[in-house]
Amino acid sequence: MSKISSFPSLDRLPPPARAAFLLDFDGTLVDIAPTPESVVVAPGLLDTLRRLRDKCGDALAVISGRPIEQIDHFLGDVPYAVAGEHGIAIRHAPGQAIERSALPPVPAAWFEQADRLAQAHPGVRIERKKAGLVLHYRGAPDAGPMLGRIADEWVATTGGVFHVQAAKMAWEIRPAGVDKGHAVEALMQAAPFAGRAPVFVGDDVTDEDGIRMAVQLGGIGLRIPVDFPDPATFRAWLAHLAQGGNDAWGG
Ligand SMILES: O=P(O)(O)OC[C@H]1O[C@H](O[C@H]2O[C@H](CO)[C@@H](O)[C@H](O)[C@H]2O)[C@H](O)[C@@H](O)[C@@H]1O
Repeated sequence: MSKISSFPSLDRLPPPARAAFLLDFDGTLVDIAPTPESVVVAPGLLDTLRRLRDKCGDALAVISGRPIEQIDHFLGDVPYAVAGEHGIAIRHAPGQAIERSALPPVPAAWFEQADRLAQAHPGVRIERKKAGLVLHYRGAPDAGPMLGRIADEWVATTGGVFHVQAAKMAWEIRPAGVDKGHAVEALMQAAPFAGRAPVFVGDDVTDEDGIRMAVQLGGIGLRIPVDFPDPATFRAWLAHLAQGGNDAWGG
């Protein structure tokens, strides 16, 4: 199988024996959907990821803003490692316990107020995480600016303990101090990732921390829509890598 010449990023890709794949989930492996639960794992994706993991000596991880349990729900045991909640939770290997950074809990009053906001504004959805809270407005775009102002007011009372992250049609309230870059750094310290060049692929602002760390550790960062126009094209690229011989890779 020959190299896909329409993907210039392939030329910067380390060979399979040296690569570690660190992949974002929403907007990267799967298309953005109307709600967090309604994302669809495309036919063939799990098989592609399994083959790629095999090719890279197991060095394949998913690094998501979602809780690890949700990634398990969609991808099962296919990734070797999973980092969730933007790096706050990490499972380094299949079957291992999830390690969590010690961070302050979200004030209960925010959850209560957020639930009231969702009731008052049809289409607004609240996503609760162990160490965070997402105000989704994809179903009520007009409510976006109002929700952003409220989220800013809440975090302003915490003296920097929490911050508001602009996400895709959502405001995510997260504890400061841990990001996807920390997850990349932690995973790259141990087998099967250690000694390889990280290849981080993402689509969102929070992925920039992961990309920065991947580059700092001697790897590369690829971004949708800069390097691939959309998740479907990225999946096709992954499938090409997974199915092809070493000549499918650049470099
Ligand atoms: O780091 P990621 O894996 O990219 O996760 C980021 C957030 O993704 C989810 O929300 C986004 O995707 C939803 C499904 O496509 C979409 O409905 C929503 O509008 C997006 O904001 C997820 O719900 C969050 O928990 C993740 O942090």
